[in-house]
Amino acid sequence: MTTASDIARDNVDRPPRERILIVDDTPANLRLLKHILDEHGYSVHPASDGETALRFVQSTLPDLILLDVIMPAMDGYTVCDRLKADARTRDIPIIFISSADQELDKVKAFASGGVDYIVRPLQAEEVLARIKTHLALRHLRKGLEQRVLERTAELMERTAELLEANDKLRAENLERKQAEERILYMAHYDALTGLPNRVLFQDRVTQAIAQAHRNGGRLALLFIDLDYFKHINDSLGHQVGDRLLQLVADCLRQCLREGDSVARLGGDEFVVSLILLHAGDDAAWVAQKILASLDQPFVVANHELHVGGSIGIGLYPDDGDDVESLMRAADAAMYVAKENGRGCYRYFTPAINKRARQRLELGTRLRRAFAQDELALHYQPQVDMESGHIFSAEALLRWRQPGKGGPIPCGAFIEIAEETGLILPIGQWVLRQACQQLRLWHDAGHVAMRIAVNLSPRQFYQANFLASIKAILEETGLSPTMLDLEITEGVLLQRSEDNIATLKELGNMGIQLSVDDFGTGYSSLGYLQRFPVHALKIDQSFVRGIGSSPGDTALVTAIIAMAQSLHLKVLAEGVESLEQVHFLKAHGCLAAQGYYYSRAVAADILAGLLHEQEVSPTRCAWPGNGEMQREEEE
Ligand SMILES: Nc1nc2c(ncn2[C@@H]2O[C@@H]3COP(=O)(O)O[C@H]4[C@@H](O)[C@H](n5cnc6c(=O)[nH]c(N)nc65)O[C@@H]4COP(=O)(O)O[C@H]3[C@H]2O)c(=O)[nH]1
Repeated sequence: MTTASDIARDNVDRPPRERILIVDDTPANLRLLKHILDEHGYSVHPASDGETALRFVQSTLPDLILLDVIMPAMDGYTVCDRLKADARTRDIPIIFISSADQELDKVKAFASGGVDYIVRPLQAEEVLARIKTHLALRHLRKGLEQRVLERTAELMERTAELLEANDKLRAENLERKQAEERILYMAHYDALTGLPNRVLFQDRVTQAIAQAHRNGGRLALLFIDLDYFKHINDSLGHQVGDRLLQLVADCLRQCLREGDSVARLGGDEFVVSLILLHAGDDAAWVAQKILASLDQPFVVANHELHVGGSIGIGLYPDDGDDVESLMRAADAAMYVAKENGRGCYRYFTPAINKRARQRLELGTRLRRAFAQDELALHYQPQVDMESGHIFSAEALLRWRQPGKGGPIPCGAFIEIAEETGLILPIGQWVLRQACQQLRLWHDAGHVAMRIAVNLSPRQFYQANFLASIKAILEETGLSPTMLDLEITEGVLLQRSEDNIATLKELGNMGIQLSVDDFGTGYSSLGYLQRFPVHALKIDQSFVRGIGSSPGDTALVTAIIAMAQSLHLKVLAEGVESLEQVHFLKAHGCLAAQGYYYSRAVAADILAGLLHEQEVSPTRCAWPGNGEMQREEEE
């Protein structure tokens, strides 16, 4: 049995001052209970009726309520109902108190939310024990609720983290999938036109060939090259060129049937594969249709552009039984179409095959020739027409094939050098060789002599281009002002930042820049003013027409006038007659080169001419002296 001292000791352990509300209409009962509870350290709040109790809980929340069942105004059940109906007081444990002679409706007491009941006469130990139990239970319940709350919050936090991680994972997955799709797309499609690229095209054609092989079917490959794309791209810039290629791609798509494919191989080259339903003539019909569409003007940025095309056709199984050989055949046939005046198509033939092989061989032989030192430079004098004096020479590439007569002029192989990329090492060699030669002429006393070197656009776009020119000038100890680089209009028209910077740097170094073949390209005043160009070289095709072609004559006059107004030097190329000399001089062009003066000659011959000029400056060594027929010789 619990003694009063046990209870007192328990009280020491208990957290102090738990609040107990006693509701009883009998003052003696209130006093007794208050006395018992006060003694045990509770903070006791008596209320003599239900209303008072309900008011009290609005301001102070008790930890437990002892509630008399029978009270005059509002009985204990009603008070209990009201307390349970309020969320703030719902959890307060309520112990009903009733007298033994009163009828306690236990079911109603528990149903209304009471946790226990005590029957009078009260025993202090019982009251205290029940209070202690229910306070402890409440304490436990609150602790549990708190833990549940904490755990729920933690769970929600974890769930949110998990959801976030899931979302992130899903987004990453999506991003990876999109990146994979992009990479896959880029690996198979041309970014500019959206057409399949070479890889996808080859794959498709390989499948088509396999199918044709099984069914005994036929295929055609059409290699399409745009005739004037390069010119348009050079003249009007990349943006216009790119848009034009997109329009061409659309146009080609529209020319095809379902099942046929078109791809862009790069640059202005497209290829089409056709499943031939009937004879090989199907291909000719489609080629004509494509040529007709390409002949229509394309409108880009207010320019009406005529691009035209040349087509080569290779057939399966006649011209090859795999993609590579069919592509080679169509490519070779396309070259012939171009040579035959463009705007037409050609089927692959054995003769074309022979020519293609010859070109391939020429590339191989040129590579070998370069390695075996068979390339040489000849120098064509550039002459002041007033004095007849040579002031400079243009270095022109020649190929000396052992045992095959005179050197081959570079017109016969420069295109192959460009196509194969050999022009890069060759161009570098030309630059060094020409500068070394000028050094020798300077050392021999011809100190005012200059040198002109042709540059391929491909050299110009090389990353180390400027550095290599500087290195060569340093090696040879030449002043940059003695070097004249001949560039094409295309280089000036590609107005990329890099290009402009390179041109300006060359100008700053003191190198003279001449625009070669002037008049055949865009010939705009605008770019001439914008770049550090020093001289124009009138293309020989116009010089040839002086006197005979009014158009050419007018053009030459206009170019000279334009150069004068821009304070540019002007030099006429391909001067072959005295009549041309007179005309040019009369119109203010005083510099020339051409067969009238001399062909390109070996360095020692030019040295002889310079020497003659040195010893008898008044004697003009030109045609009057029968020198015009001077052949190119070593
Ligand atoms: N009918 C006629 N022709 C004349 C006359 N005077 C000179 N020629 C020829 O016309 C071409 C002039 O050179 P280009 O316009 O710079 O045209 C050059 C130039 O663009 C390019 N080329 C020559 N050497 C090099 C080089 O070292 N590097 C690069 N990138 N291109 C070069 O090859 C083109 C052709 O060179 P070549 O065959 O040497 O042909 C030379 C020259 O032999 C003439 O009075 N009448």
